[in-house]
Parts: sequence; C-alpha cells; structure tokens
Amino acid sequence: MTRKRNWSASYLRVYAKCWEPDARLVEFCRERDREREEEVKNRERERLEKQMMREHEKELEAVKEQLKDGVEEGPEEAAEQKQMEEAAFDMCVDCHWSEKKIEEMTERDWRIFCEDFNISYKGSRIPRPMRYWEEGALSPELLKAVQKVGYKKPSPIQMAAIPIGLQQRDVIGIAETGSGKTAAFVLPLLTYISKLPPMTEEIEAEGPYAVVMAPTRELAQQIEDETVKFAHFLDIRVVSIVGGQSIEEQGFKLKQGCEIVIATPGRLLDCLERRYAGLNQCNYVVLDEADRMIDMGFEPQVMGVLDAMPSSNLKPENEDAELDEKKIYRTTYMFSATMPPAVERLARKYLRNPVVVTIGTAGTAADLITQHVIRVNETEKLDRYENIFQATGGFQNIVGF
Ligand SMILES: Nc1ncnc2c1ncn2[C@@H]1O[C@H](COP(=O)(O)OP(=O)(O)OP(=O)(O)O)[C@@H](O)[C@H]1O
Repeated sequence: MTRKRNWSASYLRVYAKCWEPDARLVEFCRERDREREEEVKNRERERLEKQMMREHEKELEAVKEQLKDGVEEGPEEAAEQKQMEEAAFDMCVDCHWSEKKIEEMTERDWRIFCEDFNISYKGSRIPRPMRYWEEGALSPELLKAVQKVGYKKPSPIQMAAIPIGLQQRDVIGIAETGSGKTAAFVLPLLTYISKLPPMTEEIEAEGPYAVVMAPTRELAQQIEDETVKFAHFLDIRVVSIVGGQSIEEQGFKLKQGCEIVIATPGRLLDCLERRYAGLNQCNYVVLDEADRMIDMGFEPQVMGVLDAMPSSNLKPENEDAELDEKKIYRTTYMFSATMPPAVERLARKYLRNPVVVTIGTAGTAADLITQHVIRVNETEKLDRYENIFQATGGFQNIVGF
C-alpha cells in the first residue's frame, strides 16, 4: 500500500539535498505553504472581527440597560453613548421599515410603507398609520379580542383608518369591498364606547351611543357579525334594524337598550319617527357604502338620521380651531368606493376636516384580485376544481366559469 506524503517545504529542503527533486515540485510545495499561512491569517482576522462585534453589542446592551435603570452619566459617558447610538442608527439607516422600531422610522420609511400598502391620504394633521396592532392605541382588552378573533396583521385600510378614528377625527375611506373596512371603523368605535358611562336603564331611553348605516340588509347583517366578534368581549350590545322584519320586534329590542345600532337608513328613520328610540346620545356614526346608499335613493333618509343626532357636538368648521379634549365630538366615518357629487355633498355637510384615505386605486378591484386562466376539457372540469380547491385552501373566493 502506498502512503500519501505530506510535502512540507522543510521536508523538501532535506529531500532536495539528497535527491535534488524537480524544481517545479519545490515551487508547488512552497506555494501551498504560503496559501496555508494566508488561510490561518484570514481565520484569525475573522475571529478578531467577530470578537469586536460581540464587544460592541455588549456595550450597546449595557448602555440600553443603563438608560432603562435611569443611571446618571458623566459627560464623557454621555458623549460615548451618543456616538454609539449614532453608529447604531447609521447601521440601521439602510434597513427596510419592517426591521425598524417605530422611533427609528424616518419620513422616507413612512412613505415607502404607504407605497407598499397602496395607502394614500388627503387632509391635514394626519396621524401616522399603524404597522402592527400593538402600535395602535387600542386598549389591552381590544388587542386581546383582536388576537382571539385571529387577525394577525391589520389590513391596509385598518392600518390607515384606525389611528385617525382613535383621535375622534372624521374619515372618508375609499377602499374595495372585502378590504376589512368593518374592523377599521368598529375598533375605534368600541374604544370610544368603552370610555363612556355604562349604558344603564336610566339612559337607555336616550338611544344608542353609535349608529352604523348600510344600504342593504345583507350588508347590515355582515357588519353586525363582524362587530359582534369584537363587541362581545367588551359586553357591548349590538342591535340590527333592517327592512323585511317586524318593526315592532325591532322597536322592542331598541327599547331594551344597546350601545350600537346597525341599520338600513329607511327602517332606522321609521323607528325614530315611531319614537322607538332617540339618538340624543349618539355621537359616532358610520355610513358604509355611501355611494350605494345614494344610488338606491336613500339620501333623504340618511340625512334624516344624521339630523336626529345632536348637532351641538359637531366639530367646528374651522380646521385650525382647537378641540376641547374633555368634550365629546361627533365622529363620522364614511366609506365609499366612488365619490359622486351627492356623496361629496353629504361629506361637506356632515363631516368636519376629514382625512381622506384611499387604498389602491379607488373604484377598481384590480389590486386585490389575482386572475388565473386554466384551460380544461368539459369532462375534466370537476376534477380540476376539486384539485384547485384542495391546493388553494387558503383562498377565500374563487369564481369559475
Ligand atoms: N386584519 C384582518 N385579518 C384577517 N382577516 C380579516 C382582517 N380584517 C378583516 N378580515 C376578514 O376579511 C373579510 C372582509 O372583511 P369586511 O367584511 O370588514 O370587509 P369590507 O371591506 O367591509 O367588505 P364589504 O364591503 O363586503 O362589507 C371578513 O371575513 C373579515 O373577517
């Protein structure tokens, strides 16, 4: 059996004296020794660099701890800390917004964030959107409710509209159907209600704290389902008042008291006229699918309901006027896929200094819908559907022809 030799340069020198080997072989072995030395040096350099990084991280951690504990620093330490913070900030400047803490977000990051989610705004003094649920000013109870309902991340309309509603500002939301508009107004609405006195028997007769109007029974039903998902965690009662059902029964439910009424405008106005309920303490109103309500001829009924609410709580028309923090102002949310003149008229009359939030391109569904074309024979169709449904269990809606 032949043994493999390890030709080191020193061995070769001895070897060379005795047998005078080929010069090319000597050169080859020297080259290999040089490569090995280089490799050892590189490894050492890497080790030192890693050690320095670890020490740097430790120092940063120590500074953070010091800050947390409120330890007083001398001017040298403060300068050193500032330097380190600047270095850390410099390292982070090129990070994507998703890797940054909220206090590290720059104007540019917010711009990219809005572009990423197709959010655009019009208006003045616009609050920042919330990137994650925890960054909104939702109460711990509501955050828990969101977690239990299973919404891991807010949808773009929720990111943009919730912080505005939480400031009691009026919102015009232009977003597609199915974009999560309901939670976008329900969560600020529940936050608002949970700060009010509990709805006791003495004040029940004054009517609900909030009204949501929608053009159709089906949509009202859908909104009710979505609202109840969150409201039941806070013991907030929801009553729906829609056409096609006994008005007396609905009147009875209203008289029993509730915090939120979800209604179609015609039936709600009927109930108000029959004095089944008042809107004397209602300061939160949502008009969902306002353009459709107008198209369906509900403008007078919508206005009738809005006029039955206390107008003394409307915010001042002058957008620079200071708001009284202790006062409750009427908050109006209006959602519409389009803004025809009649909707603009409504907005001008009943909304004050609203922030207009648009998600994607108003009036089109292109941004939300992915289309796939699959050609199959008529006989294969059912099998293919079955395969697709199994493979795409995550999709909520599929239309097949
Ligand atoms: N953040 C979220 N995470 C996961 N699912 C969500 C989230 N927000 C809403 N949804 C779900 O998305 C669906 C559509 O929401 P929602 O009904 O609020 O949409 P919409 O914009 O009001 O649509 P429509 O105009 O048809 O009423 C619902 O099933 C809702 O439960």
